[in-house]
Amino acid sequence: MNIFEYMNNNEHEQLVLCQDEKSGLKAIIAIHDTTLGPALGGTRMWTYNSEEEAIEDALRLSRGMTYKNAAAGLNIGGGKAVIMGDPNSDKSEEMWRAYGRFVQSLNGRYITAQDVGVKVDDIDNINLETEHVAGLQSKSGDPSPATAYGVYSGVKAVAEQVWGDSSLSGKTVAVQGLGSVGQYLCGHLHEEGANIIVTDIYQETIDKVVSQYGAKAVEPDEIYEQEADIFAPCALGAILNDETIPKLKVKAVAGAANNQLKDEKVHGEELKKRGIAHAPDYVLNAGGVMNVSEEISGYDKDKAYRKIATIYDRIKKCFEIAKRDDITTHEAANRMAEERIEAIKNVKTSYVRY
Ligand SMILES: NC(=O)C1=CN([C@@H]2O[C@H](COP(=O)(O)OP(=O)(O)OC[C@H]3O[C@@H](n4cnc5c(N)ncnc54)[C@H](O)[C@@H]3O)[C@@H](O)[C@H]2O)C=CC1
Ligand SMILES: O=C(O)CCC(=O)C(=O)O
Repeated sequence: MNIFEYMNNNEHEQLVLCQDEKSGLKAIIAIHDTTLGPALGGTRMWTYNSEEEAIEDALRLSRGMTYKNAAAGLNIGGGKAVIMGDPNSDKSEEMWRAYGRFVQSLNGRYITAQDVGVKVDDIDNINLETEHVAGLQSKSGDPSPATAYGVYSGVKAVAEQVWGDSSLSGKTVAVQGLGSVGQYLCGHLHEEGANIIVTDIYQETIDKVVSQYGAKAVEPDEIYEQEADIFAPCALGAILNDETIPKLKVKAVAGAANNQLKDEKVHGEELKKRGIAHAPDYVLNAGGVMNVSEEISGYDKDKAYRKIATIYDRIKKCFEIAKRDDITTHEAANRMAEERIEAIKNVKTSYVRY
């Protein structure tokens, strides 16, 4: 991989390699774009097969955060970090503190938070060394309830788009993945009177949701072909692909999972061709980052949730742009993010800094 060429082609600003021999820390911080403000995005801890794979993941994820934050209307840019290691065995207080010092050295250009493999306790340890970290136990904590609330708001916008009524009462929603977000989402759907079909790879989790919400359980590979109104992917990426799309009987796809389209262009077009409304994932799942970013100015939960509720209008805007320009909703989301960054970039200031 030619790193500078990759960064140039994808318009990245900065890549920072951090290592601390004693604690075993090997971290990569990628800052994609700070036009809208300091770069914010979680840290992922993962057993990467190579340094190259880790660098590429950090660069790819940081660019995704620029789009997510811009489309969410936040005044923050896009960044992400990865730590090479096993989250089950390689964590220690000294590793998090060494990492926190590297984050601090960027002086606020990058604000970190949670991602895969990183828990609230780890965030609190990072906070021992830097103020540029969000998602603290004492403030916004676990982002999943906020993400689920945003997804729920967006699913209602999709219902309005498809059926002319945002009510989910009597609608059938097939939820794939009953992790942190999936379970909270089922709670909202149940409360509104939706029928829920669920799947997961863990029987214990399925049993819990079936008994709590009267959901119907199906095998993981059966979820695509359910006679439902909405399919809500809340587990893995790339699940909208050549094999799964032909099986879908739903009118809409709207769920929390990141990078749902295996190929953004090909599979976005395929859904459009079949008349299946797709809520762009990074617009729908921005509730977590909307919540956590509130910590930058203190933390006010009500204010954060009012912001998260705007996901309803943001999803509607994606459908409007898609219709206006005859493009997929995913392309519409990208356009919405790019247009905002470009517009803000061009705002002139009359303040002259000495
Ligand atoms: N937690 C958050 O605040 C945010 C999460 N997301 C995305 O939402 C999705 C869900 O996130 P979480 O609930 O936090 O993750 P999680 O790891 O808690 O839950 C994922 C669930 O999917 C299940 N699963 C895995 N493979 C499966 C399969 N083949 N079929 C059915 N179920 C399967 C797992 O057993 C697990 O219960 C992920 O794609 C994540 O990247 C996006 C933004 C924020
Ligand atoms: O939700 C968070 O805690 C961090 C935001 C983030 O990295 C994401 O939305 O992928």
